[in-house]
Amino acid sequence: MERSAALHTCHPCRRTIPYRTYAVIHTCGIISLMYHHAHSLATADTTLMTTSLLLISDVVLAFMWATTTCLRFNPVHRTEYPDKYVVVKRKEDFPKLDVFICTADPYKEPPMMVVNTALSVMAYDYPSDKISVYVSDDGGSSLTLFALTEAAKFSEHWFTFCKKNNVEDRSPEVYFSSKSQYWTDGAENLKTMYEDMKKRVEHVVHSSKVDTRHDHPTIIKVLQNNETEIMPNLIYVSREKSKSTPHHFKAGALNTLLRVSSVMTNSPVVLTLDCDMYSNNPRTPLHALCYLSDPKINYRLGFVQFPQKFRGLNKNDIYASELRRSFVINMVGFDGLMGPTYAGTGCFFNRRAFYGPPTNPKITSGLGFVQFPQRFQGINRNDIYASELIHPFAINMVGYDGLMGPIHVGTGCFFNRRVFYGPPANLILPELDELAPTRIADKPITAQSVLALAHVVAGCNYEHNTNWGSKIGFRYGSLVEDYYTGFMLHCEGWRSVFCRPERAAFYGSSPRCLTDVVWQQMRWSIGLLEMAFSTYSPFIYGFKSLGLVTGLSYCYYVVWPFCSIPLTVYGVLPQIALIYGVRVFPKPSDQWFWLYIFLSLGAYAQDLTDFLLEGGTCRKWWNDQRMWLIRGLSSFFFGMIEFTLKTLNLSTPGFNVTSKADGDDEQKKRYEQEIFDFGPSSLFLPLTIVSLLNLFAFVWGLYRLFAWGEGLSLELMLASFAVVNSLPIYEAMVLRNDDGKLQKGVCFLAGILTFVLIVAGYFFLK
Ligand SMILES: O=c1ccn([C@@H]2O[C@H](COP(=O)(O)OP(=O)(O)O[C@H]3O[C@H](CO)[C@@H](O)[C@H](O)[C@H]3O)[C@@H](O)[C@H]2O)c(=O)[nH]1
Ligand SMILES: [Mn+2]
Repeated sequence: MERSAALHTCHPCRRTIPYRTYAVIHTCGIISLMYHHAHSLATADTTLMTTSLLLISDVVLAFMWATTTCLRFNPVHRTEYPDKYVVVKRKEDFPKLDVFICTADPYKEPPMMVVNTALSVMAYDYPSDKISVYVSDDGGSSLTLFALTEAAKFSEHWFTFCKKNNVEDRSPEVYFSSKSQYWTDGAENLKTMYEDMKKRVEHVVHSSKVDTRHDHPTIIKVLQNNETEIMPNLIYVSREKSKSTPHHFKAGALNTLLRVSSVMTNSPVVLTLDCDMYSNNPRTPLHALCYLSDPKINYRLGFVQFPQKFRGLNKNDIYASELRRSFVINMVGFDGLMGPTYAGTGCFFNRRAFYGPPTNPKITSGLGFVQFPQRFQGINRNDIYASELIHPFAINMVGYDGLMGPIHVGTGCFFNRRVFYGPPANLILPELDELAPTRIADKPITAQSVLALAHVVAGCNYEHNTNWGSKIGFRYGSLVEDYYTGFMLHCEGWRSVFCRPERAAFYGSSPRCLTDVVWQQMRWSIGLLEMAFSTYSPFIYGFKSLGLVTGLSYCYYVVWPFCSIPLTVYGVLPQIALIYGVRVFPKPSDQWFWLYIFLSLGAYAQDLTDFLLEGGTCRKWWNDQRMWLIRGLSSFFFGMIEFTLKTLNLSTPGFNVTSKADGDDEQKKRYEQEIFDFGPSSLFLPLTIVSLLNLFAFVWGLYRLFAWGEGLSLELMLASFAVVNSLPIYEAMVLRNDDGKLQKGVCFLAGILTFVLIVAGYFFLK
């Protein structure tokens, strides 16, 4: 117990107390604001419509604030000590590890990227024969298979080299493109070998025009196998696809891997990775095991999540692709509650977590049997042969009874028939015994029977009428399968841990142009809305299962799409009012004016503090807050529309894989120079309208301020804030001439619609 306690420690953050104090003050502010709205509704000094819109917006904003406050309730930082793990555990006792890598499209996800990710984890500082890497290819592409076959040939040279020279960068691409002074013996030779392989693979990718297939049988290929030599297993899996059967995108792919790996290796620890997330730290599994092997917590520890980090972002991260709030700040907040959310990649699972709620060893619900004592007739007076067996049949029974209950003695026992069919509650057994999480997989993975069964469980109709996707495995029903699955595990009682080794565990890639960012986040918002309106909505089911604080924290993401409501209202209404000289906010002489100032400055300042305390910079924060405004008026806005269409059966949004391939040189250059890359997309229409409207209102407001000497108003302050944020948009409309500028058609249409909006506002406000 003591030794395991030393494997990891947890410290509350110092900001907790000041944050809680501030939360009380801010809450009072919000209550007063609500009172103010209620009062104006009753006295109707502005139009009813205006006040209601502002009230709805403020309710959404207040709710969002409440969710972030829960995430600030008990933030913690953890440290783990992998060196101690290596000392206390013998190498033979390290658990086996199954790694799942997902890929879906050889053009958006270049096969060489998949190869590097696979090689980087196969080369972990971990007993090689205990690692099995499963690559799921939803594209069913021969290109990916070819690339992995090449990788298998190269792998042995690569591992020997890494282990001999203690190389830290175990993705060959990263290592060979790093500075030459780190290079050691044999590096040049190996580099030539790597470059040859890369050329072969890329040549095949460029010269063939194979489409990704949506209709094909299961393909499972064991590309490398640890029975022949001490090497990690490498297995290529492309599940069966048929156009008439739903395949549930990534969640479906992961469930197939869960089953195939169950049949083949059934390791107790499972690592899930997206194909772009290569390992940057060879000791990562040891960090995860510091938690997963601790008997004090592991019976209910579902997963250990590592942060998502990205390589090659521009200096100030103009698209806020780091997602520092989601991937760091909030994770630290969740970690002090039930644990971080599952982020879809970079996560070590306890395989048992996919099969129903945890079983607490101390409380076994359900009585299995009632044992009566064994008594004997006709024993002589002093029982010379001690046939009464007082110790086993009486004294010890009383002792056992105070623990888990008496042992079964073969006779005089009443059973609950249910006990003969598996453990009391919780563990949900799958339909095949071979898939049970506790089974020991002891047959060679190349055995005919093993491969045959693996093909069966990868079939597209296999899941029909089973618990897969509902009670077992990754959950179906939302495009954010990661967030949804993590949520369901937490509701079942599983915990998780956020693990941040000093040397980043993984690096991935992130979208490089605004259109891709917007598409990605639109998929997320549709997924979040699917959750919000499902049976297991965090709004209702979450509170019931997780309690108020964790439940509210989970709502943080689910309200994302809804924030397009306040953004639209605050981006349009006060500005039109400013143009017509109507007040929607209190005057500076009014006490309520200061309440608005306090609440907005307070919320922004706290957001900035969070950012700085978790390693961000002011410039990055500024870009991050700007992205909120952009998302609200693009991704979230259209996400809401798309979801509504889906609900009405007018559209079927799918999982549009984010491109991880490099753009053209011009685009790369713009990204490096931090110039916004809008590109030809009409998704930016609402955004452009709002920026134009704000510019117009701002100029008009300034004119009134100076020409007519009107006082400074909240409306004018709001418009100027929007104008400063919109500078790159104005630039992209008029000053630029490259491919990343805003389309002429969009600008023109936006101009017309802005005019219509202003005219319509006249009838609305006057
Ligand atoms: O039908 C599919 C679609 C996608 N993928 C894989 O899923 C992963 C994630 O897809 P990506 O396009 O990179 O999505 P992102 O938006 O970048 O990913 C974030 O959001 C997803 C949920 O929307 C999570 O699954 C991811 O882990 C998380 O990083 C990739 O490896 C894909 O190959 C599949 O295997 N099958
Ligand atoms: Mn991704």
